[in-house]
Amino acid sequence: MSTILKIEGLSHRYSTSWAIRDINLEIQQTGVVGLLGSNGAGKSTTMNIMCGVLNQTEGRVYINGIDIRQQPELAKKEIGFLPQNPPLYTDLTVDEYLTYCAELRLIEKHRIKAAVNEAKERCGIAHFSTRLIRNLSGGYRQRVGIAQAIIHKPKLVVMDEPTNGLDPNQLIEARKLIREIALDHTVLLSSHILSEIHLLCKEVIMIEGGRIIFSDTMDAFNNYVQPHTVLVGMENMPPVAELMKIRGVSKVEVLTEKQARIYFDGEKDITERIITASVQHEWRLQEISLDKGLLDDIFKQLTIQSHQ
Ligand SMILES: Nc1ncnc2c1ncn2[C@@H]1O[C@H](COP(=O)(O)OP(=O)(O)OP(=O)(O)O)[C@@H](O)[C@H]1O
Repeated sequence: MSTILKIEGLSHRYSTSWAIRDINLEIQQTGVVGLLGSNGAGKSTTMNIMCGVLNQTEGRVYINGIDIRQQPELAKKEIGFLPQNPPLYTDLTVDEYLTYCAELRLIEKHRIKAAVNEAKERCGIAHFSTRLIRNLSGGYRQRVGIAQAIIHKPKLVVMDEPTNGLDPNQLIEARKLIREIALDHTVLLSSHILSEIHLLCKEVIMIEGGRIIFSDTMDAFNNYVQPHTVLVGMENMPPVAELMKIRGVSKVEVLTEKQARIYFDGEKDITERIITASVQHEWRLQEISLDKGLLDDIFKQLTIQSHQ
């Protein structure tokens, strides 16, 4: 497998504060890779630099072995970018816009029409060729954004929060399209939603406070992140004080009249003790499941682990 993206010692400072510090990573040519991080973690800054939109303060980015700062034209042939706010010209039709993008990508004149048609086909927007972009729904605008990112058939397609703001149906369609695109491009996408990354990615890179705190497969991520909360449903939900009496319980969050999230500290047989207490006090336990925890907690846990 060849390396499509390599980042060495990447740091960026906006005026006085550092947005990212000493990022090192390598992506092989395969499937969908997720860049997961909370708001302000440094995802967009990293992506903007790797796509040549922003010049870094320190470090190097190689796309398919080409330094994007040294040979931007050559490197950009291998990379397509869907920024957080896609640069759509809404007064153009889909065809006019994609033709313009193909010209910007320096596709040879005689190949432009075929490239536009192919990108439209792949993204399911061929029937909207003559529609003004401003008259498209959010989901279809997003498809036009993806079409411009793949029009020159780059090896790496970078998408900054591509599913943000879509309604549930558009979300399903967008995920399907991203999976299809990943069949013959490497896709790097960012999100602050863990479940989104779970659904789409084989590998995950986690960034927090401008630093990478985890980088491995999704399976390794699942093993690494220890469950530390339990979701319970009880017909006779006791007061919080009663649940707090169970050994190992550190906090109880009441979700509904009959549901609660129970936090615990490193206790292995916590579920057993909850079940025993429930039987003893006739709380009538109806559901219990280990929860991988909220994203904020996972960030905290990984940040601590990465500093150990
Ligand atoms: N143009 C800018 N000028 C000054 N600071 C900035 C600028 N852009 C981003 N930052 C800061 O850099 C840090 C990283 O921001 P970045 O946008 O890269 O994070 P992000 O993970 O993409 O977050 P979001 O999902 O909210 O876009 C944040 O603290 C942000 O406030």
